[in-house]
Amino acid sequence: MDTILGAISSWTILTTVFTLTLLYLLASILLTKLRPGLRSLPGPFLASISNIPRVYSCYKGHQMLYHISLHQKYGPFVRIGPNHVSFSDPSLIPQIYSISSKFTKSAFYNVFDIKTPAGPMPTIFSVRDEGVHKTFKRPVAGAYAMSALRELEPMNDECSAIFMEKMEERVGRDVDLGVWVHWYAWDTITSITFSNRLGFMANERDMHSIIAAINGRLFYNSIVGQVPYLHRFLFGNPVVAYLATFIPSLALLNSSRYIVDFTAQQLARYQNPSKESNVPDCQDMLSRFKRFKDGDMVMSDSELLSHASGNVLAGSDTTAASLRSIFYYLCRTPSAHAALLAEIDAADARGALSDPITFAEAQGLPYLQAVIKEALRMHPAVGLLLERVVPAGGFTLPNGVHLSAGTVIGMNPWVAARDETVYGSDAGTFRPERWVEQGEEKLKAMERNFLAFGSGTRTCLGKNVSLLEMSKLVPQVLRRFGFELTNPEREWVMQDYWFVQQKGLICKVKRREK
Ligand code: HEM
Repeated sequence: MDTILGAISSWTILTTVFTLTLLYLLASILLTKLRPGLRSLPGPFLASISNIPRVYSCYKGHQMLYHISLHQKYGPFVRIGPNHVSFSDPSLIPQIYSISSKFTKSAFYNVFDIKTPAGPMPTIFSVRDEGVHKTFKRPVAGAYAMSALRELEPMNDECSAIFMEKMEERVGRDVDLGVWVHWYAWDTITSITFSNRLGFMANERDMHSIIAAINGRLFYNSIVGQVPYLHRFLFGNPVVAYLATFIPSLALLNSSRYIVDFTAQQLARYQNPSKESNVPDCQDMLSRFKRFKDGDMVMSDSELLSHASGNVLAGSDTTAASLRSIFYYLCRTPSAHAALLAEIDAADARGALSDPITFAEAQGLPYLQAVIKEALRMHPAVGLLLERVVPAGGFTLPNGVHLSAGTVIGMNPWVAARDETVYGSDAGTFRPERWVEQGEEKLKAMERNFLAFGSGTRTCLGKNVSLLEMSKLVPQVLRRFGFELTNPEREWVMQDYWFVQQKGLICKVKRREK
């Protein structure tokens, strides 16, 4: 009898616990679903109660396409997560991203903090506090200014010359142009930052496996960044991070420390040049970062490391993805290719282009600039939401829905780029002419929607550096070489892990006969 009673009471306890847990789960799902403001926004049901769709679309590497499809289905404001809103309405861009806006970066960016010997530290890109961001930016902003770029040109020219030599060796053969421009971008960013070209192109390989390390980390960052509170239980936890070093596949995802160590080695070499090393007396970016002002230190060693790591992380994959896009769309659009060649040849014929082409000369080629802009519009290098947090007091959307403070809202540069109300019904087509034929008003609207470099207060700091790299390389290469897709029937493969990288840009190299 006692045993039966015991069994019953255990059973009762079990079912009670189960029922209460179920009720708790149902209640929290309901509360999440019915969050004030957010409950009025359309979107997939699962997204309104869980982060699963955000994590899954990110894991699959196609979140930019997912966001485009959501806006096509649900309109300008979509609830994409329990606390997340994606918008496509252009009128919100200045309100959310402008310098005067009170919206700050979301916790997504925390996963991009770097690990320095002094502990985790934000970079100028990941820092969320706008006050701290200002102090970070002050001593380095000058190094990224247009006026500072002239002195970076010789370093860039050396890299272009190697790229040209390598293409010359491959005339008549197939090359993976996507890989070559990646190596070019790496050699250039390490040259102009540390005066140390690492030799990706010369050695024809991923030096120090740094590209693989960054790919691994971006895979982790973009997925865990969808649920950033998990970071502290994963690689944000020192014990887990340490244990992961023993498992090669995990170590690759946890490569933040490796990337920082790599940068630290470059800095050490730079600061203590050996007799053999050739750190020249030139105006690279590090030499322009202001470490002291009026005798006072304005930038610590850790901050210097953070800025240098930021350049390496932000300035290579982005430029590579953009260069791929330029060459890919030129290969796919013979009319644009011909128009660009005509512009370059005409400028050449009237002696307006040096060898190598200077940045100033390249800026005087309007069709080239339109091609670059259009390629970046068709394929923005960043393909996740540029997330911002709604400030105290909340924010009312144009449709009257009030979002409370703490809601995360943002726009995906891919969504902005495909907006037919801004770019016209051919928004999905590569047509550089759109940037030269529009009136002032229309152009202004197109510029506002152009989020390839971000927008407002946190716009890309290296924009001019990358424009220099692309503006000089593309006409220099096209003067001498033609590229033809080896398998035009085959599409390239895109993978969106924060940066949207492309694979499969295989081209036959031809020497141009003039
Ligand atoms: C075509 C090439 C590039 C593209 C498309 C690009 C894109 C972007 C975007 C979209 C952002 C803003 C992200 C956000 O709001 O969350 C950004 C920020 C940033 N980029 Fe770039 N980038 C490029 C090249 C570079 C280069 C070459 C450098 C360094 C030399 C660089 C350094 C930075 C930095 C430091 C930030 C953070 C700025 C801040 O928060 O104040 N980028 N970039």
